[in-house]
Amino acid sequence: MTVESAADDHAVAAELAAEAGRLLLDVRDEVGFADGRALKDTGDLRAHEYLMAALAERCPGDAVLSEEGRAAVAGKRAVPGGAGGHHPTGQERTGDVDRAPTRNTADAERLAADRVWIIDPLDGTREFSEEGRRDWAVHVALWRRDPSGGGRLAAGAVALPAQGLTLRTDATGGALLVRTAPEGQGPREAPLHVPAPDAGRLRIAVSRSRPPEFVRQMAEKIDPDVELVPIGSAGAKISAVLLGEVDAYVHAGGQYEWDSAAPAAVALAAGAHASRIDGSALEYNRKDPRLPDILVCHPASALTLLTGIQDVHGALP
Ligand SMILES: Nc1ncnc2c1ncn2[C@@H]1O[C@H](COP(=O)(O)O)[C@@H](OP(=O)(O)O)[C@H]1O
Ligand SMILES: [Mg+2]
Repeated sequence: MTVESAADDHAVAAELAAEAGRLLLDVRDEVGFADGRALKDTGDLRAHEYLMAALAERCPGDAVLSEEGRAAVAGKRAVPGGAGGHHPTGQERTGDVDRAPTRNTADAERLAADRVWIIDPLDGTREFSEEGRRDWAVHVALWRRDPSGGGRLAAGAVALPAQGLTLRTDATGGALLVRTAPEGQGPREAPLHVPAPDAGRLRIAVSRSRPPEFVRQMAEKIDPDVELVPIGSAGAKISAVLLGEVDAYVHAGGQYEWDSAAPAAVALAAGAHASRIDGSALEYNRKDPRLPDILVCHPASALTLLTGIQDVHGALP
């Protein structure tokens, strides 16, 4: 792998995430918010199909693991009257939601591959379907095998289309914040470094719908003045840490590799701490894509948070 082609991987991740984000903004305009299920399904499928086709064209031969390309999802949508076919209001749907999604690379091939794109075409699907919400994202990450046989996240981009932002890795090993520019101007880029927490109250981002039980107990133990900030989408929460809008993101109880791969790649490149809640490394391209918990924060906060999590989480049944 040359330096040039490595640089291309970062650019491909960023371009594809941003373009899928533009398509999703169009889907919101086109489908509207009256039927949330139709909007979610159309968004999931439109972004997935775009990314699968773009990766096949730009990176032929690479394996892909997408939330929407799992056999379970693809199979369900392929069945008339399944999750993709059912329509609660009985109205006509936009055509593409009843089409079966393009399937992921078969597991055996993916597990033997040197390069695997791990993508979440629409993270924060629920928030995407709620008018005015900006906390949803497109995740595009590349996992590469090391010469040692192990592997690591090599590139990643998180598009926040409703915020006009893309957070991405770059070829120097760092991260960039890209702002959508006004019509006729190029996008504006700046280096992205996770900001150090200030002395004020600690702000911890949590899921809007599934905040882990123990986080409040943990937070109160380490700082009685803590603020839990509910935000949708793992990508939007990790971006909020990198943009200094919150100090940490803690999640447990369930998630998959595609929910965290791209935002973790950007977070690590931006100098953040990103690990499992027991402090061990996040590992990707495993046979079982479940990756149920994560902590992202400034490195200066990591020991306090990991110890706090250990104190309360270790004691839970
Ligand atoms: N307990 C759980 N089990 C499975 N997935 C979970 C989960 N908690 C969160 N997630 C997934 O993590 C992403 C962020 O969740 P949240 O917004 O609640 O923080 C969502 O991805 P999708 O929107 O791609 O489905 C959601 O489905
Ligand atoms: Mg997701």
